[in-house]
Amino acid sequence: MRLDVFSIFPEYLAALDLSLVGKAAKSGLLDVRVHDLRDWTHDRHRTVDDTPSGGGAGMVMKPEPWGEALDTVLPVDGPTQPRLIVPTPAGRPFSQELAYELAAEPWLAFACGRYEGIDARVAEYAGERMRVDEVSIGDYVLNGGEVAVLVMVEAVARLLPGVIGNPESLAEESHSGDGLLEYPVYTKPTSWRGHDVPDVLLSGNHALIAQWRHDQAVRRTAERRPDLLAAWGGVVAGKDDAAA
Ligand SMILES: COC(=O)COc1cccc(COC(=O)c2cn[nH]c2)c1
Repeated sequence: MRLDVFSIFPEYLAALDLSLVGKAAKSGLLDVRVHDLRDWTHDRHRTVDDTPSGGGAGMVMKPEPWGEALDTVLPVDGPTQPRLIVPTPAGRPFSQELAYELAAEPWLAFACGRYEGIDARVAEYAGERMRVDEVSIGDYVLNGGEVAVLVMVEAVARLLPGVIGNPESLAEESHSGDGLLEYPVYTKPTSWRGHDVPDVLLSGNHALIAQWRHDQAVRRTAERRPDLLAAWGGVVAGKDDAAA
């Protein structure tokens, strides 16, 4: 997979050189290219922003640098085009499902907004030749898209075959498709500062352990994410209502 990231703070994306994503990049599974948007400015101050049309507080990212950057890096008449992801509080929610969808793409590009946002015509223009998705990683506001890109790239890269050590560990994660949160995990020592590993996990009875883990996942989901439980309950009711 090829990944292009456009930002006025390219050093923010240095974290992509670390750990999982860094390893994937070195092993050739990922081809990560970070671009400084200011490389496509032509004035002495390397200006990327201007006042909002219609007034209002803050500044808006000018369309010209973005247009030139996208045209240079994502060639207009190229045989293939990337899927462009723009992190924004106003976007569609990022999810594990979307992470799987993006992991199937051969080429992703990320546009990091700053200030009050990117001139809306940039997404319109790019949308004329590539798929553009404005995506939110949560209902809060960051100062820029860089952190959101790190979140999404990590969530996507770890799904790529060969990136994560043990693919089985993907199966039982929270949001991994059964609609429940992950159960609590333990390791040695069996007793630690007066807190013990639940006996069932030491029993060697794998059916009992699986049942306990499922029950814990349901309890935890009910406590912390009743919204997910409703959806999960719906699925079971639909599938097994004869047995219910
Ligand atoms: C068309 O898109 C844009 O103009 C994007 O512009 C901005 C402006 C400020 C901050 C951000 C970063 O995204 C978030 O804050 C965010 C994403 N998810 N949850 C919070 C992006």
